[in-house]
Amino acid sequence: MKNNAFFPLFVDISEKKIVVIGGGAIATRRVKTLLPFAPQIVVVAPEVTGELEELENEKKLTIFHREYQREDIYDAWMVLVATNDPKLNDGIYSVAKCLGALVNVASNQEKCDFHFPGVIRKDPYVIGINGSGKDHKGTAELRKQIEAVVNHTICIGSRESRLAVIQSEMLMDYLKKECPQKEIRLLTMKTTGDKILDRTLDKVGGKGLFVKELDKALIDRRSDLSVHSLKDMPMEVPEELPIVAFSKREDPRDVLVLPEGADTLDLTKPIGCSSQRRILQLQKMYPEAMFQSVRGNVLTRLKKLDDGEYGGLILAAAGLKRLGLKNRISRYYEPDEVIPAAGQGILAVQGRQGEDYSYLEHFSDREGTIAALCERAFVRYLDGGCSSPVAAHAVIEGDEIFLRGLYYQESTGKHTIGTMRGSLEDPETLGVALAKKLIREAEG
Ligand SMILES: NCc1[nH]cc(CCC(=O)O)c1CC(=O)O
Repeated sequence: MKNNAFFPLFVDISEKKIVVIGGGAIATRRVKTLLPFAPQIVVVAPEVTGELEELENEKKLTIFHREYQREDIYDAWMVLVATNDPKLNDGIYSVAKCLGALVNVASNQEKCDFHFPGVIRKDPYVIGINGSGKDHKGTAELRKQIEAVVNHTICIGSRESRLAVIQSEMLMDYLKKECPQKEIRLLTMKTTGDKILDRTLDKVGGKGLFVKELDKALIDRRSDLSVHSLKDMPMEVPEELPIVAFSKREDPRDVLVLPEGADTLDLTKPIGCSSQRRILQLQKMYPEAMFQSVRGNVLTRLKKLDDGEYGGLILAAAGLKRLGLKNRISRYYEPDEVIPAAGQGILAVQGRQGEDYSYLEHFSDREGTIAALCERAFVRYLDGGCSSPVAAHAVIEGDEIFLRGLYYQESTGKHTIGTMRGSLEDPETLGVALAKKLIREAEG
């Protein structure tokens, strides 16, 4: 008497020989379930389905297009019997038992060493489901329910700061509308860049510090997408974690914020600003000013400002607007006064290579994408991804891109600024062309 429930076992079948007798619908389904686990499959059947033939053409399995012979299973580790001849099935079962192979006869639950499970995969998880040979309808229903749970959520990884969360919520709001059948979740985490607050970023390793932990969550499949301020992203992103969408751009300008209640910039106190890019450009505007580094997230910096440590603070308009703090802005610096950081105001959505992110199609913004590619190509060419004070700002004007860039030459401490126009079709070529031109000018 057989036990009424079978034990689930997760077995490495990658080098095992599995012989399938029969080439119909059941055989096909089982072969397709097994193939992703990379066994050696041999199908024996005078006639097989088109799908099996296709798999044979792709060299994913071997087919013997003929009747079964007992030699076929002599070196089989597992035998799956699925012909529509019950007597033949029973005969194959007896031989397989004698040979000591694992055997399953699809049409006869009594003649099975194991049940063939329904398989649900969500890497790295493998879920096998089995109705103990009884309730097929119930098993199919349960399988659907499990699949819905497994594929039900889209999880967004984000830094913990208020601004990062607001930015992630912008994507979540979109996803809730675009994919109403899915549950949209947020996974927040502290990054190394958030933990180290006593040194300027340039000294502790630059932009990568804000993305490492988020990358790890994506790789480990604890999240499905990461939302970043594009300007905080390194120029080279790992191949397995590509940027899958650029958002519509928020105001790209840098701005001045004064302490609560003040209406002029008090230059007897330092201007709070950690970015070499901003300092380099603002020195021209405020030759008598002192600049002092200020770290921490936007709200922390504003607190320091209001506590009287600084005469003013330079921040990105985009962050303040998203935080609902537009009213704190005292002055906007136009891009021809202070060239913004590459990507400033644009959100980058990062995903895992090989996954289907077609649901981001309407989040992705054409102008944002063109500007992002152009500005980042400029900075990448100048190798200024980490800490050197490069700046780039691209806008679409008619059927052209207008790019403004700043190149800083480490060796001489000199910088050059220039502009160039290029085709909408090829934003990266324009970025590289302006970078080359500015290098030539710096050298000539
Ligand atoms: N380095 C921090 C950071 N990263 C992105 C933004 C603002 C939002 C954006 O540029 O998209 C800010 C704050 C700031 O520079 O004031």
